[in-house]
Amino acid sequence: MIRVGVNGYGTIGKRVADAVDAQPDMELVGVAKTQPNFEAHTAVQRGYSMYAAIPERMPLFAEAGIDAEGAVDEMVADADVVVDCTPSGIGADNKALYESHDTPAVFQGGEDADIGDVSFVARANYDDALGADYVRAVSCNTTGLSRIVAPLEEEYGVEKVRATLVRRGGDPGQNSRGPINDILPDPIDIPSHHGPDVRTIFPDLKIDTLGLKVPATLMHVHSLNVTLEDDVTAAHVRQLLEAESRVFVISEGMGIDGAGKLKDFAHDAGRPRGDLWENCVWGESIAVEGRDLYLFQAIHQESDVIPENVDAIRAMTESASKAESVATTDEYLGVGITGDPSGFGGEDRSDRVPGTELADD
Ligand SMILES: NC(=O)C1=CN([C@@H]2O[C@H](COP(=O)(O)OP(=O)(O)OC[C@H]3O[C@@H](n4cnc5c(N)ncnc54)[C@H](O)[C@@H]3O)[C@@H](O)[C@H]2O)C=CC1
Ligand SMILES: O=C(OP(=O)(O)O)[C@H](O)COP(=O)(O)O
Repeated sequence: MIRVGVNGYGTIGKRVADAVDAQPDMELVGVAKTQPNFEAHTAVQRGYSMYAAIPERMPLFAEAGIDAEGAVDEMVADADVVVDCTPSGIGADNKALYESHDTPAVFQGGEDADIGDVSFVARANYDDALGADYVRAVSCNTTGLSRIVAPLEEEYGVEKVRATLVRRGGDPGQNSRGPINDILPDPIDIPSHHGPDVRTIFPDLKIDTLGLKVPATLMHVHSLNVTLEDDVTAAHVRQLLEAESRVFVISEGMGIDGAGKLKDFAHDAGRPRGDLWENCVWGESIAVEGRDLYLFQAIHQESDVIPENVDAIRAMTESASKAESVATTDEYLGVGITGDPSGFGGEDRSDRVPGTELADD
């Protein structure tokens, strides 16, 4: 069993903890929190051991009726791998703690790329993280872009990617975030940081990205234009993407016309927290003009990186091959939706290996 500690138990951390807890080859040592708020109580209800991220605050946990196991350094010492899910920049501060205990760590996309030996998206570069001590699971948007680029690159070759990212203003609980009623070019610099970040995964890729922020909390939406090296048809691209377990191609008949209905769909289907771990690509939007591919996809910022964190743990501990890890993560988390709602969750896609058995145009 791989013993995993989660440091930082917010939007990403609580989902990583649940995902680790669900894996057959992992054991959650515990979670570290700065304060005994409602999330600390729900963590305890889920049976997770609690550690105080700030040791002097141990008494606050006791006052709140939470029996903390100890301070964060005890969790780090006890873990084979720590997943750092603290806010951007705090992960870098925490690295010395992990180093002092010789405990490998996964960091999140808010950290600078040089925090880890590898920036990671399982579909694209799992093997680069084999045996690595420090890995950065890239941001939600970078993960979403990389999951599309990888199969396109393998199947057709990619000449250039142009993407406009309509970014949610904040997560549902982030009531300190705006804009309240505005549409901001954000970042206003062009290209946005997302293109260079995707190049931490695909160093030779030509990619330009632009970003906007809108007053929504649901999901990000990407408008993509990819110039391919081969002539293709929209049907062929659609089939290629449908074969990807972490891409959900929304079929026309589902009546899902936006991020709001996508989230309704996820809640109705019983997804925990209404999470959508998959890129959600509108099938109707997949269009081809010569070698230019166009599509729209929605990215659930709170959850698409979760399966990637789980795979990063297996790569770092060299406990599974890419195919084994992705299949195990997907099965035990329940990743995988086909256009047919009856195929929702964790289906066997072993006969739909990307790049094989694609019908001719
Ligand atoms: N929320 C999102 O949409 C996504 C976030 N990320 C990245 O994930 C990381 C975490 O982001 P979120 O989960 O959204 O942040 P969050 O603010 O929801 O959660 C962070 C948690 O860490 C706690 N914390 C603060 N200082 C700490 C410390 N010193 N030790 C332990 N815990 C501490 C906070 O109290 C909070 O509970 C960031 O790098 C972010 O860029 C990546 C993909 C998507
Ligand atoms: O990594 C993310 O977005 P990004 O890829 O646009 O930087 C997450 O959605 C966090 O974004 P935030 O920096 O707005 O909290």
